[in-house]
Amino acid sequence: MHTLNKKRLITVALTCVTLIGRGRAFPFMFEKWGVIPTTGVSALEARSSGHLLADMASLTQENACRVSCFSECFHGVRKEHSFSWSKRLGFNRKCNYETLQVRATVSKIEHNVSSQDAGLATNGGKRKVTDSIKDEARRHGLLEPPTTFSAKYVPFSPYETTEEFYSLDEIIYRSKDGKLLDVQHDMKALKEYDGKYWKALFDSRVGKTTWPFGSGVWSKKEWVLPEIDNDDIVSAFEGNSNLFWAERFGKEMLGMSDLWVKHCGISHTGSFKDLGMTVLVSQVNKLMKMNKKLIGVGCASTGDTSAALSAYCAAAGIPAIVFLPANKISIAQLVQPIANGAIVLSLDTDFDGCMRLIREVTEQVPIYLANSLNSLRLEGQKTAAIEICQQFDWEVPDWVIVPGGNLGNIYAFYKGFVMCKELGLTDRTPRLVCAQAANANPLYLHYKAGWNNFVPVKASPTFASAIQIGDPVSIDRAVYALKNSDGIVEEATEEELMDAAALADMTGMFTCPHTGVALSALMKLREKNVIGPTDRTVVVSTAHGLKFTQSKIAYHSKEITEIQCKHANPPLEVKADLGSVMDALRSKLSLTL
Ligand SMILES: N[C@@H](CCOP(=O)(O)O)C(=O)O
Repeated sequence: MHTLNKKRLITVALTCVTLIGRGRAFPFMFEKWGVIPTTGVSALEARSSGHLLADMASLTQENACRVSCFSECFHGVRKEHSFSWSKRLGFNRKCNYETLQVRATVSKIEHNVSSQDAGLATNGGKRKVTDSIKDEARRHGLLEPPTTFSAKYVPFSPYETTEEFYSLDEIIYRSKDGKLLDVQHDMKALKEYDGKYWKALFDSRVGKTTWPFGSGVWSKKEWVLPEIDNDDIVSAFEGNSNLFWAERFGKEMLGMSDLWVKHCGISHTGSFKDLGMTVLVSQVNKLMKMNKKLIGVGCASTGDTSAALSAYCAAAGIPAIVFLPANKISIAQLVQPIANGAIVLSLDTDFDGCMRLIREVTEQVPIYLANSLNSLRLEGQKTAAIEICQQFDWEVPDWVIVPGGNLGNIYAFYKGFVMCKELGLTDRTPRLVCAQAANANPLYLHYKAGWNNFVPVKASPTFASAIQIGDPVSIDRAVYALKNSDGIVEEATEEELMDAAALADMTGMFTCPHTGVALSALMKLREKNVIGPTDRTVVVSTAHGLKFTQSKIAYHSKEITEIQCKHANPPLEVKADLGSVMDALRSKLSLTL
């Protein structure tokens, strides 16, 4: 027998042993779980799939194979199931059980199954012209959402219990008494599966193109928007962003060994807003298919939200309407919605003024509100926190520092970390730091006042223009997240934030000014030794630096008169002859030529 085949046989045998072993534990688990639904993916089904998925992942050489497995019900009825598994698609089988106890045993794994059998596109290994990745996933039953999970809107009132709730298919942003809403998942149903199951499932989806799980957001679909049909999802495979080990910045600037930067700006439209917008626009897509009365989606923005909204709406063919404060966002951000065909209103006011207007407009016209006042957005944004844990192999960092403006994101991170802990993927949550620009610091002032009496401020211009917000919509959510994570709020002046961004750039990054605010907060906390030298710390970089080249150019050419620009590195203007070039190099390098 070929050695490879022998190896496979051993793997199969081990898989059987594992599953039979687990089978013994099932009666206990089912007593605990109660009745299995007669249709859809049953608790056991999904659980045994999860184990299989993990075990099957070891068959790495094989492109596709067919797996037979027996399930045995409490009354001794034995059923045989056969399904295809492919390296590219994984599998998601479903069948009906009418019993309380089922034991699954893998009996056979056949190799060299043709790709057609396994549902892979043929045509010389290529997709057919008429095919789409959605069709491919559908053939495997991957498009059918599990019926066991659900979510609903509830008032954001963590300190009170309430019976009030709304379907996610309703167009609603506030509770009866005007509170923000929160998306509440059926945690009982999610808890039917242990942390090991969720980790294996999420890990199995990373790096695939399988629709929609190639997205970092939709790879956590069950925790995000479980009931949406995969066909309705509008995704650019956002998320899965780089967690960068900031080795040089950490060691040389801060004496830290375990500093990381979560580059959320390396994304479809260059900011973390894509994470929330894929969820919101997908839901709108669904609502429009349901013939809900909607003529488009609108937002107020300091540049990133409008860019994301316009791109996702354009991808789905949905009209986007964006309200922007005139002359207060970068050119790169302004051109994004223009290029994506959105209706762009440049208004002679600041962000808070735009926000007031879009709220009034959406009350009168059936335009769906896409700001993070809409709690759907946060469901996508929270996946960045889950992803951080996943990238650390499900370990939790000590600190996570998030720049804060409208303040939805700090709560989204909190929610993601709490969910990981509650569902058994991690054992604790990190301490959160919210970093604000001193020119737009209402949360910082509120924190310093002992969380007493929140007072909005008039935000002054800041290079961190995306967080130039004086009256943040998510203030209550942010305060809750910070109080419950032993959190801290820090601020950074214009000079501090621009210097911090420049310093980070000198170590190989290309940071936006908001990341500069977060890095400056880190430097202050490190100086005070609040954050220790070996504390594992993640700085959340919210947008791509290339959106903010104007301020970087101004800094490096020392055009900003109010600050020293002490790390400026202006280009040398040199005559194009060898002598001048050598002189220039001598002045910069220690050349003795
Ligand atoms: N920084 C935001 C401001 C709007 O915040 P949101 O959380 O309501 O989207 C932007 O990029 O527009």
